[in-house]
Amino acid sequence: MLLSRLNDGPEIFFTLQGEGVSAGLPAVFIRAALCNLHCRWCDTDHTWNFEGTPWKHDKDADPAYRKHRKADVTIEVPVAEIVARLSAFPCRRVILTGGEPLLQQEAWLEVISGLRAIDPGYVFEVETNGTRMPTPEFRAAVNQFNVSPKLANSGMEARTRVAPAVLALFAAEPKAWFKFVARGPEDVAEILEFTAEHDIPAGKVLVMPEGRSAAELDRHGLALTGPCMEHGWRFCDRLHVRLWGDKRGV
Ligand SMILES: C[S@@+](CC[C@H](N)C(=O)[O-])C[C@H]1O[C@@H](n2cnc3c(N)ncnc32)[C@H](O)[C@@H]1O
Ligand SMILES: Nc1nc2[nH]cc(C(=O)O)c2c(=O)[nH]1
Ligand code: SF4
Ligand SMILES: [Mg+2]
Repeated sequence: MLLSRLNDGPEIFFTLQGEGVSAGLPAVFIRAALCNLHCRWCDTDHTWNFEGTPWKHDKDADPAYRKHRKADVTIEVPVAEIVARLSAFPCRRVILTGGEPLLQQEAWLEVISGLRAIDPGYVFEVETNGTRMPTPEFRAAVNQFNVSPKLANSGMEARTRVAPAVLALFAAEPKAWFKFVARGPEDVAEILEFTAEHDIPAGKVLVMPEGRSAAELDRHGLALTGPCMEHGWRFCDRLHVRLWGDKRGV
C-alpha cells in the first residue's frame, strides 16, 4: 500500500481526532499517499504535490506550495506490516486518511480485516473528499465516514470536485457526516445550494473554518458561527491545529 512517509517510516501517529463529530477522541491515524484533487489550501499536499504533477488548479495556484520528490514523501508498505504497526497501539479507534484513502480501498479492506482478526472491537473512521464511490465491502466495514466535499474555495473545478452519485450514496448513509471547509459568507451560500442539490440534511452538516493556524481559524471561524446557528449546522474546529499548530504527525 502506498502511504505517506514521515521521517523514515509510514505516517502513522497516535493523537486526538481534531475534527468532526468525534473530535477529542484518542485515535491512531494512518495517512495514505495520493489524491485525485489538488485543493489550493490543502495542509497535506505532500501526499499529492509531486515534482512533475501538473496543477489541477485554476491559474492562480498558490506559489507558496513547493513540490515534493515522490520518493521522499511516500513509502510502499506491505499490509502485514501496517497491521503490525497499528495493532501495537492500545487504542482501537483508527482513522484512515490521506491524500484520498478511497483510492486504495482493496488494501484498506485487508488492513481492516487483519486488525479485526486481532480485536473485533476496532472502530474505523475514514476521511474522504466524497469523489470516490465506496465498494459495498468497504462501506460495510467502516464505522464512520467523514465526507468533506470541496467547494469553489478549493480552486478545483466543480466537475473535478463534485461526484453526484457518490454524494447521493453518502447522503443516504447513516454512518456518514458532511464536513465543509469554509471561510465566509460566499461559502455559506454555496453550502446551502450544495446541500439542497445533493439532499444532504442539515443535521449531517458540519462547517469547519479553513485554516492552518489559530489566527486563521479564528478569522474564518467567527464568521461562520452565525450561519451555523441560523441553518442548524454543527460548527467544527480543528483541535490539532490549535493545540499543536500546522505540524505533521499530530
Ligand atoms: C487532508 S484531508 C484528507 C482526506 C480527504 N482527502 C479529504 O479532503 O477529506 C483531511 C481533512 O483536512 C481538511 N483540510 C485540509 N487542509 C485544510 C485547511 N487548510 N483548512 C481546513 N481544513 C483543511 C480537508 O478538508 C479534510 O476534511
Ligand atoms: N489530530 C488530527 N485530526 C485530524 N482529523 C482529520 C485529519 C486529517 O488529516 O485527515 C487530522 C489530522 O491530521 N490530525
Ligand atoms: S481532497 Fe483532501 S488531501 Fe486531497 S487536496 Fe483536497 S484536502 Fe488535500
Ligand atoms: Mg490533517
